Amino acid sequence: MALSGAGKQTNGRDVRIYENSDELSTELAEYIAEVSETAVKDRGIFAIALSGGSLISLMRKLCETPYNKTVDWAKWYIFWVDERVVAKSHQDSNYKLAKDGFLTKVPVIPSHVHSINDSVSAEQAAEEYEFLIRQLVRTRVISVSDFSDCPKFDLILLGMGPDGHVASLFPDHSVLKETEAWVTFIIDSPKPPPERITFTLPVINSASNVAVVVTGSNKAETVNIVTNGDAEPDRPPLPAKMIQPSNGELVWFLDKAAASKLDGAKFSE
Ligand SMILES: O=C1O[C@H](COP(=O)(O)O)[C@@H](O)[C@H](O)[C@H]1O
Repeated sequence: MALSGAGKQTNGRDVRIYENSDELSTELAEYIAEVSETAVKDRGIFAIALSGGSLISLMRKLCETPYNKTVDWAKWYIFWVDERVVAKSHQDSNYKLAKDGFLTKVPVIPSHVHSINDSVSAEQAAEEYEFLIRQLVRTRVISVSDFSDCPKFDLILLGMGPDGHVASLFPDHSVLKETEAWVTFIIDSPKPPPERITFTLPVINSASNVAVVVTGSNKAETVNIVTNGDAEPDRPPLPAKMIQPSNGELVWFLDKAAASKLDGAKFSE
């Protein structure tokens, strides 16, 4: 059953609330298909960056009818918003998660799948990935921002941890202040594994579309904090609150549990 909160604007944010993860997954698939169609119509290509975590299973309906047939998969170019520094066959790998749960179920072109090198150091992998993205911006596989030299992905899909982290951007971490690099690395992630590669905030906030997909009651408190317009006076903003595309669209996809502490959220019976 749809909730009355679905599609409502909360403090200028498009926050869509669904009864359960199945309904959310259905609407997320429709949203991704629409954004993909628009990008392919506008520029012949769809450049999408994926996160890991719960997002991938929430993309499951995109692998089913009608999307497995109607989406123009050959035009998709796939990237990762963040990656853990582990082998691609390791259970912690965001690439492996997407490969097993999504990429092997849809007809994407293997050479369009741009994963992060798992056989070098975190620092080198971040440098290489930024280099690759710079090349693909030059050839316009990825668009460029109208306001900076940043890449403009057609769609960036994020999850959010209970602590308010997005990608591998954790609360109070110095990489939140990074303004030059497009891709960077950390070696002290509070959530294992410690070494990670991540897009920086300027890249995420330059995207044409950003969706933050969150389920579960353990994230409800944080969802309220980060979707609420008010700044918390005594602490720096959580990473998820810093997701504010400068010239793009931001949509929050929540299930009822994740939305349960939202101020003013009303659910229909
Ligand atoms: O460590 C990570 O966590 C976030 C959130 O994951 P979730 O399972 O709580 O949704 C994820 O978006 C990120 O890609 C991943 O590396």
